[in-house]
Amino acid sequence: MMMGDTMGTFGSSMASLFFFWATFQQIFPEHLKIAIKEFLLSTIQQLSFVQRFSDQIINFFSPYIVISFPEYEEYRFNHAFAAIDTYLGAKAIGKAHKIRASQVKQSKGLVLKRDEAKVRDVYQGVNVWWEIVTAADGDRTHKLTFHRRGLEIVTGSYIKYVMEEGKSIEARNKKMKLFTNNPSLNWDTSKKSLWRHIDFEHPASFQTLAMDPVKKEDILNDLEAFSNGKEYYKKIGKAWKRGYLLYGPPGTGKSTMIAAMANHLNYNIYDLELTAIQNNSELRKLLTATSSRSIIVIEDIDCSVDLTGKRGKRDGDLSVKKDGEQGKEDQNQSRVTLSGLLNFIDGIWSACGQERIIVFTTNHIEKLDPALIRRGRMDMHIELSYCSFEAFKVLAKNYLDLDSHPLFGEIQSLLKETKIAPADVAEKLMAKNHKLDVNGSLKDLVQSLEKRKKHQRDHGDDHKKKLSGKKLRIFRYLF
Ligand SMILES: Nc1ncnc2c1ncn2[C@@H]1O[C@H](COP(=O)(O)OP(=O)(O)OP(=O)(O)O)[C@@H](O)[C@H]1O
Ligand SMILES: [Mg+2]
Repeated sequence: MMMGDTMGTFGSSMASLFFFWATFQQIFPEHLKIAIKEFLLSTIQQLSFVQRFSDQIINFFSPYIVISFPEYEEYRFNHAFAAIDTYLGAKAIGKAHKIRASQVKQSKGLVLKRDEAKVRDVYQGVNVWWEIVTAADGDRTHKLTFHRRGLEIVTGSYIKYVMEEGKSIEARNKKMKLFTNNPSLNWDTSKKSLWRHIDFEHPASFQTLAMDPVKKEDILNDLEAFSNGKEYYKKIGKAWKRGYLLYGPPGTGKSTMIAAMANHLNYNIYDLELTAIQNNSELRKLLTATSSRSIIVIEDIDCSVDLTGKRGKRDGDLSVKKDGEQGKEDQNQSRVTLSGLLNFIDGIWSACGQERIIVFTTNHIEKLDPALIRRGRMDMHIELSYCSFEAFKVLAKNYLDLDSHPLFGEIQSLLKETKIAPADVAEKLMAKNHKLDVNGSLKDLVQSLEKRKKHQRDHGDDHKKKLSGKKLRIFRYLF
């Protein structure tokens, strides 16, 4: 019954509307209908003009200034918008009522962000208000409102401060990537085709790295000084880059240290395989396609480039060549040369970007051309050596959660006389079938050390032979 009533009312309203429309069509002649429509349209336009005019009057007399930061500027993404978004998101979480949570890295905890449309901020005594406004087409804009009095502080330093803070928070939370170079056969016109990447989630850290604690501290201080050195490098007029040469026998933690460096600084890794590169010009292309805040790694540098090749005429010429000249030269050479590599470290690389670390690793430092590793190119030479007792203690803590044990004394004196790589010690300490057998593992290690000691006494030092063999390149930083 109720349903019938509603349907009846709806039907009669539709009928009256139709009747009104039909009468309007019949009664008014065509020219009158057009005139009415035009009158209605111009009234609407006048109203919006009045509104705009009144807005302008209010703005003129208002003591407040508004600066807009749109998400897109002429179809291009506005990075300032993203930095502001991150800055505001991270601001005063404790006071926020709405919080957005996300996990950007599996190994790291949740990232909490303030999720409110309006945020008040105070900078050097100036109050500012941020508001995010969404237009009808979905485009978003951050609006910054402040009193005229604060104009100098806001435009002079506050906006710069917000950008820098936002970018550094973004950098801390970003997901790291491990890049490897594609063979040049697979390159197309896009820069993206030069490198392929996967997410980098290696668990290595300086805390778990087994090495001399004083040396470790030195390296950490050096990395810190580098990553905070933007102003310093600018002041002394040098490109913001640093080179590390890691050398030592197989399995002593060179690749592990690179992973720990990347984790510590939150940098991407570019694992440059020189043997997949045809010539120096390809090397240059690859390099200019790397991003800032990254570690460029050339593993086993002694195996990757012909270091015995004469640098000849090009010896002193470390400048960047013009494309044509370089092209002709490259046709005559099929591989990356030492001089190409030196060009890369000094000339092109310095000019092509900021905040980059380059790491070379080798098992045979004595084979390297002194020009390649002289200070200034490789700023710090780091030796990773056989397992000392100090390094063993770090491994025992990592693998067995052990600070001391009756067998430690015996292990200490055996380590003094035996050369064993941390990788081999780690293997002995690793829990068998996931069962922690502290005594069994330590006894295994003692036996293995005794065997090695005897072997090394009888046969001399044969460590030059690879113990662990090379892992597949892509897996170096994965396990
Ligand atoms: N100093 C170390 N501290 C902690 N773990 C280590 C250390 N050295 C080696 N390991 C362990 O041994 C494994 C192999 O080490 P890594 O690949 O870093 O050696 P490498 O020096 O790069 O050897 P290679 O010269 O053969 O490339 C690592 O996965 C790590 O678990
Ligand atoms: Mg290695």
